[in-house]
Amino acid sequence: MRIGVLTSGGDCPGLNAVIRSVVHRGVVDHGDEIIGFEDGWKGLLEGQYRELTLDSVSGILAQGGTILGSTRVQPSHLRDGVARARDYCKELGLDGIIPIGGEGTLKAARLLSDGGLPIVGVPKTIDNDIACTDVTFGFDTAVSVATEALDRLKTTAESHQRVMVVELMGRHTGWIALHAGMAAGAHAIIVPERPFNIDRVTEVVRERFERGKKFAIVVCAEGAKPEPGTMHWEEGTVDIYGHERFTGVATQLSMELEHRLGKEAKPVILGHVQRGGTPTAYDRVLATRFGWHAVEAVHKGAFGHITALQGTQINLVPLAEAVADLKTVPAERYAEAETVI
Ligand SMILES: Nc1ncnc2c1ncn2[C@@H]1O[C@H](COP(=O)(O)OP(=O)(O)OP(=O)(O)O)[C@@H](O)[C@H]1O
Ligand SMILES: O=P(O)(O)OC[C@H]1O[C@](O)(CO)[C@@H](O)[C@@H]1O
Ligand SMILES: [Mg+2]
Repeated sequence: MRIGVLTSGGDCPGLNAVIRSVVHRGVVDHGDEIIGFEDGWKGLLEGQYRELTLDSVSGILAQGGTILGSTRVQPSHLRDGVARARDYCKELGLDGIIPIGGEGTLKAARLLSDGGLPIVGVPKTIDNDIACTDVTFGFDTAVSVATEALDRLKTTAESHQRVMVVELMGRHTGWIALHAGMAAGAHAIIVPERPFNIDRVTEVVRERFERGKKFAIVVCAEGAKPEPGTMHWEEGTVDIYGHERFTGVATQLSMELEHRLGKEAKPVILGHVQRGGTPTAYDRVLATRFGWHAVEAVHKGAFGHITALQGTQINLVPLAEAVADLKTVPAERYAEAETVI
């Protein structure tokens, strides 16, 4: 068979492990030819691809980023390109296409699948917000990086008796903030799913200093917002891909806390460092398993599905189900964290 693979959306540790696994399973076990489209959907729409051999994926298992590159494409451009992509896929003699991406990529994958392309998706994202899979690869790495950063910030915060307001990634959901905040013993965790009450955050920090503690760590996901009308808040605009441009929750929150508490409060925005570098062992294994199962799905003709971790099994879930809802932090998971903060 001839199979195309591409990576789309924000990059994430483990993408190269999937690509390597697809090539190994395809070439070694099935005698397939694998091609890699460059820069996500753009490569498929504009005909940029290269053959992927065992040599070309040698040594990439532990490499962060993606050897294929990734770009965002305006959804309207993609919608207009379905027929062209289908013709191109036929011209290339492709029996399957494996897009690796987040919820946006999987929506695009559904569109192309409904348009007749042979698609098997692989979910990726450090945000861990794809509903049908217990976890996405990249998340474990991002949480490890964020936890280490929080551990380090604690020591310098204590030396200077400061409040550190640490902004972690998480556009719609607060999984990274929740897990890293729990792992590092943060004193407040703020997630997009629950608009925060500035009075309550102030009280938590004030009470901690009154108990004689010398510092406080407030963790917030980048998409978190205050309860409407409770504090001055700059709203962001929307970029050409439909993503909100954030105005900096850590900056706004730290200014407000400093003003209310009379204590130094510093914003720390961890940003893309959470997405860079080598994947953890957990993410390498999950990514490798997803790649293996995606190739099997193509061979079975199970198009219009994605690979998903459910318990310890990798199952196939229909694309329609995969993009129906985002996996948000449920109240009971937040309650578990609240007890220890
Ligand atoms: N609703 C949609 N319909 C069609 N195509 C879409 C849609 N949403 C996104 N896409 C396409 O998928 C690409 C990737 O989407 P997006 O930028 O949201 O990243 P993602 O795959 O969700 O990954 P992440 O959000 O984790 O970075 C977009 O650039 C666009 O081409
Ligand atoms: O790399 P970009 O385009 O700034 O995207 C950042 C977004 O991508 C993610 O890292 C993954 O979805 C989000 O956490 C973050 O909001
Ligand atoms: Mg997205």
